[in-house]
Amino acid sequence: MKAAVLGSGSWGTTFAKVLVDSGTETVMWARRSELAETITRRHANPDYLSGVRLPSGLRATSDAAEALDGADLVVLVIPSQTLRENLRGWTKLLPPDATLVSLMKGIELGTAKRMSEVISEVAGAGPDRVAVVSGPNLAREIALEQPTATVVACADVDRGAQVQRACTAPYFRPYTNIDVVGTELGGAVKNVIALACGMAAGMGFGNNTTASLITRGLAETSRLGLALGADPMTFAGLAGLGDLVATCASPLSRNRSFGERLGKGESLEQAQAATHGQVAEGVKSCRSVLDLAERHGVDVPITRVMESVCRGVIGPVDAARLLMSRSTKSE
Ligand SMILES: NC(=O)C1=CN([C@@H]2O[C@H](COP(=O)(O)OP(=O)(O)OC[C@H]3O[C@@H](n4cnc5c(N)ncnc54)[C@H](O)[C@@H]3O)[C@@H](O)[C@H]2O)C=CC1
Ligand SMILES: O=C(CO)COP(=O)(O)O
Repeated sequence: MKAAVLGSGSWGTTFAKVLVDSGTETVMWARRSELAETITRRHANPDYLSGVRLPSGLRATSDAAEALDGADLVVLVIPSQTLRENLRGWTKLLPPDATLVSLMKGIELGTAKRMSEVISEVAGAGPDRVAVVSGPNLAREIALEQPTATVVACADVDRGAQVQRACTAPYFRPYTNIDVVGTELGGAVKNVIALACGMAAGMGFGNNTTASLITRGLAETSRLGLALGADPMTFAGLAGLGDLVATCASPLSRNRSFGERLGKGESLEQAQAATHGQVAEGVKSCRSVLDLAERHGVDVPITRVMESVCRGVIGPVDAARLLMSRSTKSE
């Protein structure tokens, strides 16, 4: 089995390490040739995973054709809003029967499409050729080989099992699932809820607030998932509750950290600058998740409020007041 990992940020690099540690021959693609050189020769990616030693068998190149040559698995792991444009450039290079694997957790702005939908559309691949990996997977913890589990979702059971085999490492345990919609939705919406949890923490609120946001966040994710045809059980699993808990609680989360800065009174520009170029997907995906919900007539109050915050229309104090002054209802 040979894999190409397109994207050399924190998750792409970490997942490439998982693949190699699972016995899968892996080549990464990096935008910058200097970074590709550093990964191949120094077995490190200091820009995204400082202090982590990468496997000596892991190679990187800045030539996408070289990375994709003969790949059975093509792993896509770049910021969601850049997928369509990048994939257009890679389509001719994709091996015809390769499984296309999305590691991204976002919804496309404008179209409100999930990443697997964008992949199918741009690459002309049927949904059975597209898999999604999502779960409580904070990159640095995994790069340090701390045990975690994840979900590999694919409509085609055999392809799902192929991806599962390719990424089963001593510290990484993938479960298969056929619910691509629920798995992707869990990953995208939890980033928005993590922004809210971070903001609450930045305002000085404690665990009751976090738990309330996580639980009601899961309720709105499930409502939207049901409207889109997802399996409700997915939201009780690793790609739902699992990822929500990990991301909303961890200082490693870029989304949570972004929200925390806002809660402490920093501006959107200051919070953006503090990401040092790393992607906090929820800041943009809150708009596309809201679009998706509105198209399906689903109420997503936390997402709605966070979209107003991320557009700079309201601040953290108004956001909290708006959520707490909604009409009372049954759970
Ligand atoms: N970091 C994490 O713990 C996890 C991240 N994810 C998801 O994986 C995806 C990628 O995230 P990370 O690797 O963490 O992001 P990152 O910000 O660490 O790295 C992004 C990578 O994409 C590249 N990139 C940026 N703009 C680009 C463009 N216009 N065209 C091509 N490449 C571009 C960067 O050079 C970098 O290699 C996101 O959707 C994220 O939600 C999923 C699970 C865990
Ligand atoms: O998706 C993640 C953990 O599962 C990473 O979250 P952040 O993108 O907020 O860092």
